[in-house]
Amino acid sequence: MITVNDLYISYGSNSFAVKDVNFSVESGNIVSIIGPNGSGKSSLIKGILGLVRPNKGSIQFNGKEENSYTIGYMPQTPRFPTNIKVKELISFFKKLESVDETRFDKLFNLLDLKHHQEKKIGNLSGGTKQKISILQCFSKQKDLYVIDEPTASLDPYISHLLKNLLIEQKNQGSLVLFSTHILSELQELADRFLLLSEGSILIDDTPKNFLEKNNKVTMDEALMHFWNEEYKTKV
Ligand SMILES: Nc1ncnc2c1ncn2[C@@H]1O[C@H](COP(=O)(O)OP(=O)(O)OP(=O)(O)O)[C@@H](O)[C@H]1O
Repeated sequence: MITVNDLYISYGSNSFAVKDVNFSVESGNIVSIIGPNGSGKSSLIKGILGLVRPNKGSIQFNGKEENSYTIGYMPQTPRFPTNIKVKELISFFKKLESVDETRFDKLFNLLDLKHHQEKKIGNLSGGTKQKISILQCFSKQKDLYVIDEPTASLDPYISHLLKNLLIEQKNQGSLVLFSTHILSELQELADRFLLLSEGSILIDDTPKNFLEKNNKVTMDEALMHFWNEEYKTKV
């Protein structure tokens, strides 16, 4: 279970990128973080990953602070060294952490990375770099997966593969957090979602409840209805 308690993150100005964020989620769930541009999704993710230090508040996983649980992270844009070959980067990953070899080989084949092995990372397409990021992230079971806009640069086949991986990890008891702007993806995958607005959680609900409350079939329609009818009239 992840517990985020009274979290505030600022980058030094007077305003907060994340403010008064509280939530807890049991493992074995997929949670989607959504919100307009600049609403604080990436900052919250960076806080959870320990990449930025909160000004206030705490993040615990099963009651323990960071560094006591394993995290698989897929950034929106992977930043790998550009001047080395794919096979060199992959062997570096293998040395860095003891990967599950069976799982690794299966993923390596599914991602069709064999014919890219001799290429330099700097010469790969964005989608192929994302495939390497998938291999790195999922070749060993982790407690928590944090995925920033997972399918943004992926073709439909790899996108489908990644979604299945997220469901597989959830079914094996891991917790999956992913940010997205694609609401159909949220509806397809998420057990719960957090809508951020100006750094705070505006909605914390299940897609099913939210659709019922707004009397809509798709999350796109429900969210537009919420913004137009419910929220904007109150501000
Ligand atoms: N490194 C930084 N230095 C200063 N301000 C930052 C930094 N990163 C983010 N911010 C500010 O924090 C706020 C939240 O930004 P953040 O990137 O977390 O939002 P987001 O919801 O992920 O946006 P997007 O959907 O556009 O990726 C914004 O006002 C942004 O300008």
